[in-house]
Amino acid sequence: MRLRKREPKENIEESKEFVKMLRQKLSCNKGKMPSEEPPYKKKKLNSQHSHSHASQNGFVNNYKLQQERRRLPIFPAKHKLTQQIRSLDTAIVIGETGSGKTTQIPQFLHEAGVHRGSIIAVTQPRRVAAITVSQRVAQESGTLLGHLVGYSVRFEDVTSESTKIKYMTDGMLLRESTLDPLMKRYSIIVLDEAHERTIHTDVLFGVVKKAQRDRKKKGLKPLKIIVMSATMDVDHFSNYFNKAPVLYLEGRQYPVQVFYSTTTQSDYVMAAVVTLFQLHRDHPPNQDVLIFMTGQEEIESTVRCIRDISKDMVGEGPPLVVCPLYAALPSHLQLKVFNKTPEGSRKVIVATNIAETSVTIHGIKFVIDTGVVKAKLYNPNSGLDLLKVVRISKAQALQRTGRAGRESSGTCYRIYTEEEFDSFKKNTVPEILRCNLSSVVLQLLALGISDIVNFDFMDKPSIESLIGAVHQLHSLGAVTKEDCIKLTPLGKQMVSFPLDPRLSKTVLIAKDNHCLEEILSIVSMLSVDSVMFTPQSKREEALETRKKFISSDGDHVTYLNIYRAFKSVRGNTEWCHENFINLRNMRLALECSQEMSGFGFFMNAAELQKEGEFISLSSRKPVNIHPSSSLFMCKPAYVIYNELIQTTKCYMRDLSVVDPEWLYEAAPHYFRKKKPKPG
Ligand SMILES: Nc1ncnc2c1ncn2[C@@H]1O[C@H](COP(=O)(O)OP(=O)(O)OP(=O)(O)O)[C@@H](O)[C@H]1O
Repeated sequence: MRLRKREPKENIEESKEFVKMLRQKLSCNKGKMPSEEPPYKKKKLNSQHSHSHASQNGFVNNYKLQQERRRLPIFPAKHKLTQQIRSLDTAIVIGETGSGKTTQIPQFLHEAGVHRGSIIAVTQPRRVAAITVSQRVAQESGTLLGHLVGYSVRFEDVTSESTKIKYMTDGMLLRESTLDPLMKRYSIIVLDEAHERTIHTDVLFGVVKKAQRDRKKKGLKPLKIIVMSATMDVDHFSNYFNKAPVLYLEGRQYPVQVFYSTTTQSDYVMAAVVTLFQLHRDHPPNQDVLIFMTGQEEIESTVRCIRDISKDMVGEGPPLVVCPLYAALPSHLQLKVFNKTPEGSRKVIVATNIAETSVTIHGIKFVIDTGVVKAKLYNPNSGLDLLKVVRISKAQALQRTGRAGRESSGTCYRIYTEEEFDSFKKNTVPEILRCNLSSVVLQLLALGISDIVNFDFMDKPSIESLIGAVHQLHSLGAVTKEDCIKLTPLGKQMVSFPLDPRLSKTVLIAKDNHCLEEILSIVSMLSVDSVMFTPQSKREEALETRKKFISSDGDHVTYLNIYRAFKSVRGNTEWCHENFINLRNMRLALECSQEMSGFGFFMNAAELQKEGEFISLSSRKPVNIHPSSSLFMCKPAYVIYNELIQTTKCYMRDLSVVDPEWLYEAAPHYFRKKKPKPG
């Protein structure tokens, strides 16, 4: 589980300065198209199909949808593809973004009866993709969502007895597999967007391969595996899946022109905003723009900046509707970006890589790709996960470009030079090679796989990372390391939580420490997307209103205060509205707390040094309090934190003040070695 922090950094002065610079820059470039002069140069034109797109006006017009389906590049291959997949145990399918893999292949297989009455599972790396794609496929099949076609993501299961095509996050399927390692409910498992190589997808590769083999051995119904992507190292995948045949789909749906920056951009945010306004001045309304940025704070400040500038540009282009899109945004606001643009305006979506794969956003004609992403990196020596802004891979760049050609031809502006692009890695480094593996190891042990080192990983993580994960689980009391690595009774309990093992342990020992209610409340608040809602227009008012919840003990107690206040008013909608609290996420937190029943964060502790700096107790490296924390201006002697992120400095997020005695009590074996110096 990834924990996130919520409030965007307040940086008004910086933002004003930025707007000023931008205005100057824009006034120099007035009237010039990015494509007409530097900083962009045209690269390539992918031209194949060209036809107009039927408007749906919010109605499900099945005739039009069927026409659209028929025009997809995959459609002519329907019969052949279905026959090939029918005859294979495993197939690797590769086809351009937008060719129709995700939406059509499961329908083809269902229509032809290849699923033999059982369920076809289609995994997606992100929940927003699982939800929106299933909505689309339900529409196309003329059924209500949750009937023939449904989805399952954490805390939301929209399926029924009659569901035969089930879109789900890879994490959900992995969790199901711990209860049923043979995955008997499914006849076909489609692992979509395989190039993303999320940690869950990588573990699933091994788990579904094993399920397929074991079902064959036991004489059970066969399990068909389909691995799909637009961009992947096909040989590597084919070899891993016992030399599975690769099926190539021809054709891209709409052409997308790609422009590169002619010079290296030192400030990609500035370059993206300048590009946006240049486009905006010269293009008609209803041609929308999708900008890729790295994270919530950057997105929120960019959104503010675009809104500020647009106020000064009345009359120079259509009105702008600017929407942020990132994982911590409440789901209903995430889904809002998929709505049609109001007539005569232009929608600008500033998104993280959650908009990168599978999704189709109505109206997007232009993509501005900054070429960067926030990725999790793990240092096995320090045992720490860091979130760091890194260059995307070529595969990711291609996916981003593809978002501009979903409904008609489009254009992608890359805020980097062609030479820089050439230096990008071909494929994304699998998450499993760069993340803390304690959850993975716990899950594999729960599946009865104790020989972790020899597990059939497509790309084996380093022995150090695996050993590091086992050590961490051992420190948490989840495993024994005698003859072989085995789950302890506590470890077995930990598996049942959809949480990071440190949080699971926290919950499990809370009871003995007589603080179960408090811990469950805090953990559930940390497990859902942001519960604080800060509309741009009422930012000051929202922060002022929520001040009453802030605790000098830190963010965890602040969450507890909100949780208790919410419960005391029995989840009153009006109360949430008045206090700028997100009702839906609060309800999810309540559900989460009900679903679950000591402090595992002892490893995430930091100590204040004489010089006024903090150092992490596990790595002995300098760390800083994140500006978004309520403890930002304080200097407590010891703190614990949920997450470290590396931007300009290494920041701790979601902090609480802690008494060092509690750290020794929680994990004496751990702190014996690294006893903090007193004073
Ligand atoms: N939610 C949606 N609303 C409107 N059109 C959609 C939607 N989802 C898909 N489409 C249309 O169907 C086409 C095919 O989408 P699909 O996701 O099946 O392609 P894909 O080959 O899997 O692409 P990718 O690799 O990018 O996921 C899109 O280009 C778009 O025109």
